[in-house]
Amino acid sequence: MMKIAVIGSGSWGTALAKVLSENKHDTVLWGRKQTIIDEINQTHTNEKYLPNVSLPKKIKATTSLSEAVSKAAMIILVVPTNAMRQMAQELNPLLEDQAQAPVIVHASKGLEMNTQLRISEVLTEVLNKDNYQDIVVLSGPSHAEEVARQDVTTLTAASENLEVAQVVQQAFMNRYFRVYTNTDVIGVELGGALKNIIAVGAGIISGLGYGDNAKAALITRGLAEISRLGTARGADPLTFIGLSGVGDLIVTCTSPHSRNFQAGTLIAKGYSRAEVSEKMFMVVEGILTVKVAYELAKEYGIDMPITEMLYLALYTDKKISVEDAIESLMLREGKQEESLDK
Ligand SMILES: NC(=O)C1=CN([C@@H]2O[C@H](COP(=O)(O)OP(=O)(O)OC[C@H]3O[C@@H](n4cnc5c(N)ncnc54)[C@H](O)[C@@H]3O)[C@@H](O)[C@H]2O)C=CC1
Ligand SMILES: O=C(CO)COP(=O)(O)O
Repeated sequence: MMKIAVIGSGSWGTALAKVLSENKHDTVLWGRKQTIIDEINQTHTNEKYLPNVSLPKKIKATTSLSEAVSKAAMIILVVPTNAMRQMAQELNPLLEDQAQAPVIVHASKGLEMNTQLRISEVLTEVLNKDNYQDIVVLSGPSHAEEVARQDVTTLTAASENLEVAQVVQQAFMNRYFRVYTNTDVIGVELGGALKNIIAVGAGIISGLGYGDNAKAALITRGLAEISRLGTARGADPLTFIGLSGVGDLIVTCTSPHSRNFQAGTLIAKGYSRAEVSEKMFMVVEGILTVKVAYELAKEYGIDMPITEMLYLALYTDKKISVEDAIESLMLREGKQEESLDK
């Protein structure tokens, strides 16, 4: 058993801290809002981010980053993607003083705006390599609400260093939380980030009243464009038929828990990007990732028609309606389906 710091007390950070504490690790949960930290310590709940869940009394919550990470063997970063760089900058000097270099894990899903970097690339850029062991990505189909009620969940821990991925696997594994390992960090991170775009699309078609055929089409053709961009960026294509690819795509496109799906249903009602962000107090990564993915697709010359339509609808003043976007996707030039030999 070891000391593990979870950085980010939103829904996913709180659910992961619960798993680790139930696995008897000495778990410290860091958050920036004093009221939420006090609630976790005093009533062992986090009603705003994880309602109706009793947390283990042993989880210690704090707003002090140095207290959270001091002597931690593992540090798990679970803040929104665009807060990750700043978080790493605050963390970096604190790692200098550690007697033993910790394993760094992140469990967030997105691509950094402006730099287009994956989260592990941001962490590598900011953190001093002498002061941590390796970076591991934890990803897969895992809604916090279901993990918190101990529903069976499977994830992937990915690192170029398999042994360190195995350390993370062992820390989390229990009867309801099964972790596989993977060495394809690029594929695991891109699968997790890009599926959020398709989930926004799934929310839109559901909100507009389209049926199951449309949803299956969106998921399947969404996976095709995720794989195209992913392989162009160096991912193993097989990763996209694993947990962090199609697994996460299915859960996010079909679950009412998904914030990306919920955001899509609001877009279908006519709300603008800004109005959706305001209405959803929790992070909706897909709305930001769609811009980064659109730019990457242009840069690499990759066909990503669903991403492009969502980008045009959300980010330009072309005033393309969702109905027009769907018609344009359906009526564009006929294509051949992908096959393994091309
Ligand atoms: N909720 C879920 O079921 C899952 C979420 N994720 C990913 O985990 C990441 C975090 O998501 P959630 O915990 O669900 O989000 P959330 O919206 O529930 O909570 C976000 C947390 O980050 C904090 N935060 C926001 N801006 C910050 C900043 N600048 N610096 C420090 N902290 C900041 C907020 O105060 C809040 O505690 C996202 O990338 C999400 O895609 C991954 C798997 C499951
Ligand atoms: O990544 C997730 C589940 O695996 C959570 O998705 P949402 O952010 O859409 O809720």
